[in-house]
Amino acid sequence: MGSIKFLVSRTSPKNLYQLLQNTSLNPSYFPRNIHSLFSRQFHSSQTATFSSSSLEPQQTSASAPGPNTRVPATVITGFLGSGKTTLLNHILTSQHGKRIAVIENEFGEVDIDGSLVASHSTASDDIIMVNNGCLCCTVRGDLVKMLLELAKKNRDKFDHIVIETTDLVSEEELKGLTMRIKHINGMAPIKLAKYGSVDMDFVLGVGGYDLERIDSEVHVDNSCSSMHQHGTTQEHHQRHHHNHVHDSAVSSVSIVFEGMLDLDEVDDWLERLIEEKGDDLYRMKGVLSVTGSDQRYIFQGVHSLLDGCPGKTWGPDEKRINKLVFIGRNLDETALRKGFKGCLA
Ligand SMILES: Nc1nc2c(ncn2[C@@H]2O[C@H](COP(=O)(O)OP(=O)(O)OP(=O)(O)O)[C@@H](O)[C@H]2O)c(=O)[nH]1
Repeated sequence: MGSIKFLVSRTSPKNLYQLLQNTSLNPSYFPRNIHSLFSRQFHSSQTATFSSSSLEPQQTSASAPGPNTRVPATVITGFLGSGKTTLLNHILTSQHGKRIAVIENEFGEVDIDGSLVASHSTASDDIIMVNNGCLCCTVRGDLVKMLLELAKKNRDKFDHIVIETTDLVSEEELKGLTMRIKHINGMAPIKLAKYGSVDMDFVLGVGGYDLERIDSEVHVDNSCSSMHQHGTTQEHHQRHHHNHVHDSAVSSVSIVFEGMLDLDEVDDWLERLIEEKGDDLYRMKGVLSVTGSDQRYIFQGVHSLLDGCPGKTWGPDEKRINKLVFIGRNLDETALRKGFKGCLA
């Protein structure tokens, strides 16, 4: 389980819109928290991967589109809290001269990552919020299906793996982990990183799924037997096949509440929570409005690790709305809401 970020570079809002339309990604199927960021520069890259006029690989070479209509895409995936947003922010703030649109899927009803990414991007970026849900279960478009299928079927050939948070483990552990990954996927280049600091060349424009280059190697199975089959809602439930398991005890609780919080109370509450429920709490994150500060307070929790820092300043007329998301097993929503309210100043 984990959230996924799709980076679609070298596109314009218009191109992306056309791309999504062409791939039958009807906006009504969009996950609620998907957002797209468009930065200003337009970069001509050689790592064209998908044609905006057709995402079927067998048609791509036949209807060879002009270079300007081709859109390279990068999928960032990893376990909850593994550092995807941190890497994404590193990409968005690096001087690579590319235009990047971000499609983001979040597990949880409230968009926290959107706020975190937005707070790092420039004021001129356009942020488009659309619907939410588990991306793989709610989006019926070929784009996402295609990206996931390619990522799944060819991961041994084309992945680039970033091992994040390397500062929190010993050299021995790191060596052991690298060996294990190499055992699973001996061909994927691996980079070690702290706070997403990897070379842009390693994550962008690598041409890993360049369909022209790998045409002979890639076979996309259109039967979707291992992926999802979608039809009517009823059919959807009857025929739904997963390539992953949804643990029904795992859920998310989202709290959205206007008001000011006492930061000391929040600290105590979260620490208590970790002490009592640490094993079941996979991920916590939030954007908080705290007394005595005109800045947002960003908190992040991954299992028993808790971190917090001041973020973007609240606007003069902005409603100071707290947003928190908890993801874990057997979450007690009533208790979480009560705990939160106990921190209100
Ligand atoms: N110590 C340390 N912390 C890191 C590093 N990279 C990211 N973090 C922290 O780990 C926490 C989670 O990072 P995110 O980038 O939000 O993780 P994510 O994979 O996007 O999380 P989800 O989308 O919720 O699955 C944040 O508090 C980050 O600041 C790192 O290299 N070292």
